[in-house]
Amino acid sequence: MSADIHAQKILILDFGSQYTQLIARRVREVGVYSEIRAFDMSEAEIREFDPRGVILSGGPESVPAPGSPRAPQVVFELGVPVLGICYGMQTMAEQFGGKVEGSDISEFGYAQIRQVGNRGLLHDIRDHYDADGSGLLDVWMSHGDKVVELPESFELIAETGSCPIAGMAHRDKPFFGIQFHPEVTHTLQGKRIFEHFVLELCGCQALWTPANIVEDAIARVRETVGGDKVLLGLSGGVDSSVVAALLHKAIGEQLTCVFVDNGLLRLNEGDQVMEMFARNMGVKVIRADAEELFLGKLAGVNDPEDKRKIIGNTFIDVFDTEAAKLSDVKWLAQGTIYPDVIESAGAKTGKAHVIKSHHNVGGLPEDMSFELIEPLRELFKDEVRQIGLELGLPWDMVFRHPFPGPGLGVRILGEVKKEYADLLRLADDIFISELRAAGWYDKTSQAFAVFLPVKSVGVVGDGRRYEYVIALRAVETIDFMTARWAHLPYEMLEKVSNRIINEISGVSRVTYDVSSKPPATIEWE
Ligand SMILES: Nc1ncnc2c1ncn2[C@@H]1O[C@H](COP(=O)(O)OP(=O)(O)OP(=O)(O)O)[C@@H](O)[C@H]1O
Ligand SMILES: O=c1[nH]c(=O)c2[nH+]cn([C@@H]3O[C@H](COP(=O)(O)O)[C@@H](O)[C@H]3O)c2[nH]1
Ligand SMILES: NC(=O)CC[C@H](N)C(=O)O
Ligand SMILES: [Mg+2]
Repeated sequence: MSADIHAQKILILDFGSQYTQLIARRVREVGVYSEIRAFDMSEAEIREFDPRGVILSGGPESVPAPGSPRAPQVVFELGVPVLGICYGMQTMAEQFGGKVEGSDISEFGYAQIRQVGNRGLLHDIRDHYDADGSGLLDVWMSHGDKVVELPESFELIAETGSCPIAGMAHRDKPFFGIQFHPEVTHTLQGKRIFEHFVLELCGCQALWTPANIVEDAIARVRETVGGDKVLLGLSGGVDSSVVAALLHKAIGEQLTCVFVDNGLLRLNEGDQVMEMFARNMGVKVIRADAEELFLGKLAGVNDPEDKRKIIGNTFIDVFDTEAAKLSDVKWLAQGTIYPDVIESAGAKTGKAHVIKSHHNVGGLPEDMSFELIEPLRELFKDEVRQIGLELGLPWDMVFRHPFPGPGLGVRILGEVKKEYADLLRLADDIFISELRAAGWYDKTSQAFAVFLPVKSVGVVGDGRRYEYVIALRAVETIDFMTARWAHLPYEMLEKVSNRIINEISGVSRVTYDVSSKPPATIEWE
């Protein structure tokens, strides 16, 4: 096997910023593996992690407030570079004897910083020059507090009119603090700043590439699984299809896939998935028809978290039943990816709030008879797509919109009924076909219809209609952690709305969801 791609890694200590995951993504884009952990990771764990560099994230707390979090002192004793971003810089300043003050005015958005000196982190990185030849950088800020006194051992590297200490560097050691956020794309030179930190200052090699990730994943799967049999929950979605390709390559005939028709799939989806796999992949796929089982268990259940847990558990029941039909299956494989883990707060960070329990993480039963194998558990969606292409999966499969495992179960608000699922399938199909016809499918990251179990009055052919409401949702996002509602053309929305109301008896009104994430989430439940 070639170089160990996990050997050189960056540790990101999370103080609770909304952007911590972006930091991890940026570091990986530069070609180096990174992991997010909670800021209060123990000294022993940090030493065992053995990072080549440490990044301290931003965070909502305030350094001058009593009891606010601090970086573990050990990170400054490892002999590796440390970069503090926003809160991370503020706590670093405080921990080295500088001073941080709160203020009533917060600075949020675009700012231009002026470089002071030309060494270290920002060396030769600039967007413009000012009249006296200093480098200027267009950056993005989001803070209220600021460092008002540098620690003695630090010197200034960046300033702005409103924030005189916008960047600092230790005089002798590779410790840096920046008040702005290099991880957001609004900071134009962000990528170069990370390259500088990770490759030059930390001395990492750029080994985290799709080809290496695939090679490493295959080797790890072979080592873990040995000669045992593996059952993969295959949905036909991007993640599990990539896992199928990966496992097929790694362990060939030891793999059997189970596709579960839970009654919460889209129109004709079951047949399409079976056909697609028969045609493209050469892997064994069993189809489990479990509509009645799922709908039976969901009857009378209204709470979204209860629904998710029931669906997660029922998936496992079905996998159990299918495994029992084969002999000695030891492993259950799933297409779990890093955001599933983080959003379900199953992450090692432990500091994130539970937003929703993804069925495949928080929804798993405790007494499961399988051991889990999740080869994509540390990858972001865009990395998963890259390795899908690397494995030779067709473009259409790799760039499909994601579809959540609980499916229409979280797109029918409240209690799930077959009648509702049937209406929603028709509406969703009209929306997606029109989106494709208008060339918008690939311009949006995810689009779907939602069933609202409320009735609204309409008039058709002089008659009164009192029927259900369908909401349409389409978003643009890169990481699915933040998203903007897609600005679809009115003409297209008009056509979709007319078709839904005219073609589906049972629906009298269509609305378009114009909420961003945050504060809304992508799915309605
Ligand atoms: N209908 C299904 N049958 C079998 N397994 C499923 C089904 N739906 C989801 N799963 C399992 O749950 C995992 C998580 O689902 P998720 O929707 O996040 O991933 P995906 O369907 O593989 O990809 P995508 O995010 O593109 O939809 C899947 O990777 C798969 O292992
Ligand atoms: O497999 C999944 N199981 C789940 O339980 C689940 N919940 C949300 N999603 C998908 O995750 C992305 C972010 O969704 P939210 O903004 O709704 O949290 C979106 O792409 C959602 O479709 C899920 N996927
Ligand atoms: N984005 C941040 O890290 C903010 C840090 C701190 N909460 C402040 O307001 O300055
Ligand atoms: Mg899916």
